[in-house]
Amino acid sequence: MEIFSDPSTVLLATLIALVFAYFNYKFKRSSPFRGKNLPPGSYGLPLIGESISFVRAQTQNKTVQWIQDRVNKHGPVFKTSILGSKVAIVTGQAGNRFVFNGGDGALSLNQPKSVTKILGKYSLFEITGPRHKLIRAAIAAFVTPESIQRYLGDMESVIQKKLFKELEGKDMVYAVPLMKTIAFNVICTVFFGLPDDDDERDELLKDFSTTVKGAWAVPLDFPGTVFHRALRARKRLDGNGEPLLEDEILDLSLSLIMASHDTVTVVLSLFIRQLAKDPEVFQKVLEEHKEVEKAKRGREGEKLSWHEIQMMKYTWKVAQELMRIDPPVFGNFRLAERDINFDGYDIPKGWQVFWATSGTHMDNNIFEDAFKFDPSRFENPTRSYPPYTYIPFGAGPRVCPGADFTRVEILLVIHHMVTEFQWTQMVPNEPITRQPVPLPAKGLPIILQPANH
Ligand code: HEM
Repeated sequence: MEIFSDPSTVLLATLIALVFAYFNYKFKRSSPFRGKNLPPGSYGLPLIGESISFVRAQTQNKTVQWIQDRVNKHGPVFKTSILGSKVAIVTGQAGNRFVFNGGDGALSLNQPKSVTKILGKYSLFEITGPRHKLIRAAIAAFVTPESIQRYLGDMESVIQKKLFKELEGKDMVYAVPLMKTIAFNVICTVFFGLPDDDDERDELLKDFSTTVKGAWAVPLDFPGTVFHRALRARKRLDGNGEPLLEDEILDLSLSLIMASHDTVTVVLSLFIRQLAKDPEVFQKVLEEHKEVEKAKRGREGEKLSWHEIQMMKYTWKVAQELMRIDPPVFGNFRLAERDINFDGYDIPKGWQVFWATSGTHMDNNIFEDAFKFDPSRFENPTRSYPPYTYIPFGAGPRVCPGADFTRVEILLVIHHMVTEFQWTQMVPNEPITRQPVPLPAKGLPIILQPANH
């Protein structure tokens, strides 16, 4: 190399190396983590850490790759710094088991500062101990199969009404906002009993959507950033400084809406997309729903029964497979309340710990040919997957209580879509983007016709 033959360049390079070595030594000596066996990995840039590359990977739906690159380099446990916090990312079945069970009592669900700022300190994802138990039990009781049967008819009515209103006379529609509106209205009616005022609900939905987008954005608060817009939208939901709602109720409602409607929107949108591009799956789903219609003969115009919902088994397997490959919740944070050790690595008090679906969902040793879309992998009742490997709803004491609710809502919407309409995608190969949930980047425009099957 030519440049190293110049003595002044060699001197300069040596000086720079010495200065770096000195600061590195000083930093290590004064580091609060001195003597600890921290997980391998890099914190990235000062202040923002690896937030930009993490958020960019999410936007391009490459978070699986982002994690896998680091797993390949450092192993299943590695450190980084994202969204304003130092984070240990823990992947794989053993890691999932450790995190979901609270890391020997040391992990709480507290979120990084940016998420807490948006969702509030009383959000479902912050509260712990007896308060969490109480509120979790109240929500869970409302979404058991027995409870769902009581409002099944109301759920179907909202879905039918919204589908009819949004699709009547249209030959083209954006499926993502349509599914969002449906999921949001189901929640407004069933959970909150809000008056059936379309304009007011539309305004609310706009502010909720902006707020939720900010929760996992780079936490830079100045005009123009997603985070800034989210804080303003949250303020509007709070009534511009004159609280319409007590802080605790607002935080809880916001986090419940976030937990329940964005996630369902994802599965519904990806389902509509899958049916548009996969005739084989479409045919199998359609046949199942024709059987349901046959069972309903003589009761046309009435609501679907609980028994008829249970007939939609293949449809649910398609949803399960969609959630394996593109899980609405890619992973989530915990907070180390004290120093802990996992797999030989020290995770210091105050660090976030992040679990990630992709560590097991996309592992060929667990899910054969993991990148292939194949709902039949869930069909074989003798081949169940090991615990803590299929985790779209999480696991352990904080597992999602909304899985049955989700299943019923998805089955109802897909039933009405496939029996009443047929559609084609306007943007073939439309990419998926995560903000923070995975959705078709252009809103999934579809050309729609009444069903002729
Ligand atoms: C496709 C739909 C859904 C998916 C993929 C999903 C996923 C998840 C996941 C992964 C967690 C656990 C987070 C963690 O442990 O870090 C969770 C928690 C939660 N989910 Fe869901 N969810 C869905 C729908 C719903 C619905 C419809 C409800 C409404 C009842 C709901 C309510 C909740 C609540 C209240 C929690 C917090 C539980 C706790 O901390 O004790 N979710 N969800």
